[in-house]
Amino acid sequence: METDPIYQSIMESGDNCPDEPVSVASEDVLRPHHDQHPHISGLCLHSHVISQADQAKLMAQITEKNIFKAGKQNQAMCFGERDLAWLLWLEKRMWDSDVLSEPYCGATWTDRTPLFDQSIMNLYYPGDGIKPHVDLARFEDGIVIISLLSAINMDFYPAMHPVLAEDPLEDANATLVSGHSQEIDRRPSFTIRLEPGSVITMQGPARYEWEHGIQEIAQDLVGDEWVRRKIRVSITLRKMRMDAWDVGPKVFDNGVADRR
Ligand SMILES: O=C(O)CCC(=O)C(=O)O
Ligand SMILES: [Fe+2]
Repeated sequence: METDPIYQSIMESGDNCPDEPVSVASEDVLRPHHDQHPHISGLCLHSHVISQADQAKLMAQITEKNIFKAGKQNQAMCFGERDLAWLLWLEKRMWDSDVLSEPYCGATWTDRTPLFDQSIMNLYYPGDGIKPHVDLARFEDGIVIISLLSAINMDFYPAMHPVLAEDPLEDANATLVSGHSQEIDRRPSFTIRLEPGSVITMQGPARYEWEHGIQEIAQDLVGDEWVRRKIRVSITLRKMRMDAWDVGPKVFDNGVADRR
């Protein structure tokens, strides 16, 4: 366990008690702040949603479940409420801090039940990224990304192939990368800094008409300074379209996957 880089990163992240369940005790000291993007409709950055101590506790659970196979696997998927039980705390935290409230998120999707039934966890070492993409049509509108452990820049590009809410589901043999656009050099239109403990919500145009991605670089430009990346973990929460459950287990193979 001591050689697991994720575990070490938790240990270095300040006072934390990995043996205790996630608590909401630190809520009082947090002052959530909500910034609606001025140019990307439906994109909102919510800062100071999850305290450092609670991030450490969440990470301790991720480590305990060995979700990233001791850091050898950089992506893991969970489906259904059974796997997501321990993520319910996150949903409550987001409600309590107004992340899911109007005007940041629309009741058109926040009143659905369950709110989320699929999660993807991504592990980034310095230099790792994720190609610009629109999340696949198999997911409903209303997508949430939670950032843990360290900050990273996320870029936004007008979608080369926008997705429509009513688009047919992808081919049964499609892989997760099918939503990614071709590899050509494009300059992002906008970049936002995702601090640890922050959440972004994407709905409407932000979810369907914009690609989001993280460049494969070891340092990010922040103002006019280059800042070295550290280990980062993200949790993406989504809900599958009803018709997506019918296409068979091949596409929705539970367990771990790899972004590389
Ligand atoms: O890691 C992130 O912040 C982005 C993850 C993402 O875009 C995805 O899982 O579709
Ligand atoms: Fe995505």
